[in-house]
Order: sequence, then C-alpha cells, then structure tokens
Amino acid sequence: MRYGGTTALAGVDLTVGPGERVALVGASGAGKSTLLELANGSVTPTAGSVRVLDADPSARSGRAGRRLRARIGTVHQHLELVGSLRVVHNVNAGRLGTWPAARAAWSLLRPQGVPDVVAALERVGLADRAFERTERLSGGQRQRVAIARLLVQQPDLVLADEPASALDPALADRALALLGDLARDRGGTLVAALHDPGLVLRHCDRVVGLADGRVVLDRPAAGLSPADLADLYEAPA
Ligand SMILES: Nc1ncnc2c1ncn2[C@@H]1O[C@H](COP(=O)(O)OP(=O)(O)OP(=O)(O)O)[C@@H](O)[C@H]1O
Repeated sequence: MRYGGTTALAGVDLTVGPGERVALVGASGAGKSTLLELANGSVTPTAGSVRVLDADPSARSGRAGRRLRARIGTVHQHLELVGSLRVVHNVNAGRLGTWPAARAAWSLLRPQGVPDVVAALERVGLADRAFERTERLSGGQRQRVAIARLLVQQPDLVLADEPASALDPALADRALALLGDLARDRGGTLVAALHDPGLVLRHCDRVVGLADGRVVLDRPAAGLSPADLADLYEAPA
C-alpha cells in the first residue's frame, strides 16, 4: 500500500480466521491504521489484494457492498461521530445500512429503536446521555459512543483502531471486553490496533507486530510478555 512516495505496507501476507481476536502492535507510523482501512475498504491496495468475509471490501457500491459494510464494524481512530447530532443518532448510525431508507430518514426526526440504543449505552456506562448532543461529551465518552454504535450494529468483523486510547484503565478493559465478546458471542472476529501491552495480553489471543509497514511478529498472545511487546512500540531509529 503506497501513498504517493510513502510505502505504508509492504509484502504483508496475513490471514485472520473467524473467532480470532488479533492485536495489531507497532510504533506510530508502522501501518496499523492502514491495515485496518484496507480491511474495511476505505482504502484500496495499490498492489495485491484483500478479501474480507469472502468479498472485496473496496467494492462498496450496490446491495452486496451495503450488505458487506453492515457486517464490518469499525471503531475509527478519529471516531467519525457527528458532533452536532444527539448520541442516539450516532449510535443508530451503526445499523442504518440495514434499515429501509424511509426508516433511516424518519429516525433523524423520531429516533427508532431507542430501547436497543439505551441498552447499548448502558453497557458502556452512558445510558443517561442518549439525548445529549454528542459534541458535549468528553473524548472518552465519545469513544464509548463509538463502541455502543458497534453494539447495535452487531457486525461479524470488528476493526478497532486504538478503541481505548482515551479511556482510563478500568474503562479500557471494559471496552475491550465488550468488543471481544461482541466478536466471540457471534463467532465473529476482532482485529484491534492497541498501544497498551496489558490490554493486548488480556484481551487478544494473537499478536501481529508491524514495523515500518512489514509484519515482524505473528504469535499467539499466550507466552508473550509485556517486555516482548515493548520493542515493537518503539519507532526504528
Ligand atoms: N492518507 C495518507 N496519505 C499519505 N500517507 C499516509 C496516509 N495514511 C497513512 N500514511 C502513511 O503511511 C504510514 C503508515 O501510517 P498508519 O497511519 O497506517 O500508521 P499507524 O501504525 O496506524 O500509526 P499511528 O499509531 O500513529 O496511528 C505512515 O508513514 C503514514 O505517514
């Protein structure tokens, strides 16, 4: 994957099976976000190919594209919430693709499926904020709204880019547990870029290490220690 003169990923050959919980580990700029963006189809590889849930994730148009997008849930690094909308609308955005257009449009006036939204918000500790304007929430609260959006979406594949970066340790563990359960309960898969070795080792069963756009480690989490991961978080000199 190249951006102009920059090679973001090179020679990556990676297969992730159903039910796996995979941590992507690497220094800033190693290529973690790019790998997640290739998997959800928001960027198209400049060479090679990507298959996700038996489809090409960059083929996003038409009914098949919509169906595939509904099966892939992403917690983006920058969250991609609409600040001017109430929390309930941002959470419902997780399932708009599965609603008829009229219901989706109507929901902006009269939020649909509110009990599910409140139940999802309850699981991230924000049940009382459903009708608040999203821009009034803190960074960590917004990160939890992005996770609640996935809880209502119920995707088969969760792609999470530093989903706990703004959370305190207890909330970070809770968030990763929710994402892991979401994947496991449905026989689904979690791939998460994570900066905290503790979260990696507590919540993932496989660690893929990236350095300078290449896979430099691919091992079961069992048997790895925080010290084993520490080198991967350091940018090359
Ligand atoms: N849209 C873009 N345009 C140009 N270069 C990009 C773009 N996105 C990523 N890159 C480059 O690709 C490389 C990998 O970036 P990427 O964001 O995937 O790294 P990362 O491991 O997720 O880093 P971080 O932990 O800081 O988020 C970097 O050199 C980055 O500058």
